[in-house]
Amino acid sequence: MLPNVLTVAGSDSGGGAGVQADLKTMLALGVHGMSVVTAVTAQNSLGVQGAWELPAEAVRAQYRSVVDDIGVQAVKTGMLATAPLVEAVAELLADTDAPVVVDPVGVSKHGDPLLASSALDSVRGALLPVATVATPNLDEVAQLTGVRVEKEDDLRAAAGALLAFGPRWALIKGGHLAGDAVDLLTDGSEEHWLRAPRHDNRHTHGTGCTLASAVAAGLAKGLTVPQAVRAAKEYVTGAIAAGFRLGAGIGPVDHGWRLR
Ligand SMILES: Nc1ncnc2c1ncn2[C@@H]1O[C@H](COP(=O)(O)OP(=O)(O)OP(=O)(O)O)[C@@H](O)[C@H]1O
Ligand SMILES: Cc1ncc(CO)c(N)n1
Repeated sequence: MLPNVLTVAGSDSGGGAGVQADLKTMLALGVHGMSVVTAVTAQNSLGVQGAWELPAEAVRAQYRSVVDDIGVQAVKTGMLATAPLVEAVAELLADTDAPVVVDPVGVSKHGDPLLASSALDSVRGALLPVATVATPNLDEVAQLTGVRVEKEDDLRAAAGALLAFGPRWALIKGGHLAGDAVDLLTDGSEEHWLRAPRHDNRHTHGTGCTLASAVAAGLAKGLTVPQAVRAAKEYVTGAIAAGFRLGAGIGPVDHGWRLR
């Protein structure tokens, strides 16, 4: 039987990020992907043209439908848009035994807001405490903790500040630094540095969603957190190397690179 993995995230009409990226990643990594849609974005390679969140009731109902009948072996969260949705999702996840990967999505690659600033306190106080792994990029960790990362060494301080909010593991993504693409995974005692060559490819839409979903897929298959993160890093690095032009702006990573 395939492990079941659930994404709780926003829809990206362009297919490169959000729920669409998550489900493609899950297919590519051999798990059964399911979705709780939190918001719908009108989005393409040029940016986000509009965003509409669902009522918390609709999010809760989708979650119950999936969990009560089908069951989940891992959950990933992405765009949650507003404080009421963050609170509703955190409350649902507080009750699950499945590992939870929280990608605290703040803004899109083009700088469009995907989370209300009024929701940051709920992310800190309700969502991060239920995370098995939290995977912020540098902007997100700065917003959540106040720690600005300018060089690789600063990743340690950012991770420490994030862990203070309660996730079991912090995976700080240094993808926006110059040089190699270096991420730090730590639980406060173990440190795992993940290093990959930077691909000089502008078509990187969806990297963060893809990495977090791949971590969830690995956890659902029974890997440990460090094993799942290493496997996910390899997968996303290959997907970035194969990223392709789509539309006039930033194209998506290639979720199917391993299947070809
Ligand atoms: N040009 C690149 N070459 C290789 N790896 C990269 C590159 N850019 C990012 N990465 C890696 O991709 C993963 C995702 O990191 P990134 O910082 O891009 O996430 P993100 O900003 O949340 O993505 P997005 O919001 O666009 O979905 C990390 O493992 C990072 O190191
Ligand atoms: C719906 C959605 N979720 C996440 C991201 C992060 O890149 C995005 N651009 N769109």
